Amino acid sequence: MKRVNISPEMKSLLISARRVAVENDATAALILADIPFNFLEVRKYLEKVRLLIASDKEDVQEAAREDGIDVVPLMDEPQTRQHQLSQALLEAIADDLLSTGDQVVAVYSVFDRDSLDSLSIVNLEEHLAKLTARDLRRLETQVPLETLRYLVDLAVEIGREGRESHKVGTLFVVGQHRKVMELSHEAVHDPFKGYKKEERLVRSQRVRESVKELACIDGAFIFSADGAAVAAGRILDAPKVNLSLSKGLGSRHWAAAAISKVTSAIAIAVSESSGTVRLFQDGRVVLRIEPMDQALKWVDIETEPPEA
Ligand SMILES: Nc1ncnc2c1ncn2[C@@H]1O[C@H](COP(=O)(O)OP(=O)(O)OP(=O)(O)O)[C@@H](O)[C@H]1O
Repeated sequence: MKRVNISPEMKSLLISARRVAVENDATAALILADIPFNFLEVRKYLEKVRLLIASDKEDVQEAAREDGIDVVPLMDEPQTRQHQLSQALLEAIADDLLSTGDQVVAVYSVFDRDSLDSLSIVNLEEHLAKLTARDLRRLETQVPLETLRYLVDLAVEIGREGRESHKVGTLFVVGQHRKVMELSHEAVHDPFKGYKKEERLVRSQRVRESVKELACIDGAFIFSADGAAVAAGRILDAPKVNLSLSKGLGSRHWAAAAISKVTSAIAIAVSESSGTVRLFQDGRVVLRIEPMDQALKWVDIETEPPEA
């Protein structure tokens, strides 16, 4: 396959990337590439620093694989370079190429897709916490951020800790609860039945403890957008049409995708096998959180880097 040679400017950027990586104990240099560069030459300038290539272009992925370099395939083209970088980092963690505590040097282009012109050093732990807060804010149009935060934190805790050292998976569906109730049926007797709304709010520690206790029962929890548990143990019957999910995801995740497709609800699935939490909106995974050692820090972002 034909390769694009490294310009003198790119060479000096890559040599700088190596120095930044070494001085900051970075685990790897991740390059976002839009075209098939001469990756062997890239690796030469990075010397011993591990190289990862992230791209949504098949020819670029193929070129990197041919050169024996780890590839992070990206799904579709997000609007900004920053989103693409975030996606690449999350995918790399999910594929066990990076861990949540790593520092990574990212090399990408902001001004010219045929080149590499920018360098960032990213602390993944801080970045992931910020990313989560920011991404949840994007979903806020359907469900208030406060409700999402409680439920996502709870889901992450369930995925990480399980119950009495047993792995636990579960499913939360939040928003448009009347329609969600109509599109589901009872699997087990509803444990929330008969309680007043004030006693079912997820912002109450007692309710969160109950949800954790009940997480191992079959079926989904349904929450209203304002954060009240409406029911638990519901089997979702939404039709699984026009959906495409990653291989390996089973019936819980298909049910989550389906309900988020036919309603404006957001579904939050915790995988029993991996502890991974996935948020579904409009039939698609919009956020994935891998089980982390540290609790999420809900930091607010004041500034945004320039858009590509
Ligand atoms: N339609 C549904 N509505 C609600 N819950 C469901 C539905 N389908 C499956 N589940 C729940 O998901 C559980 C696990 O199913 P399955 O193993 O096929 O899911 P999965 O997507 O592979 O998830 P995991 O990664 O947790 O194994 C079931 O025991 C059930 O509680």
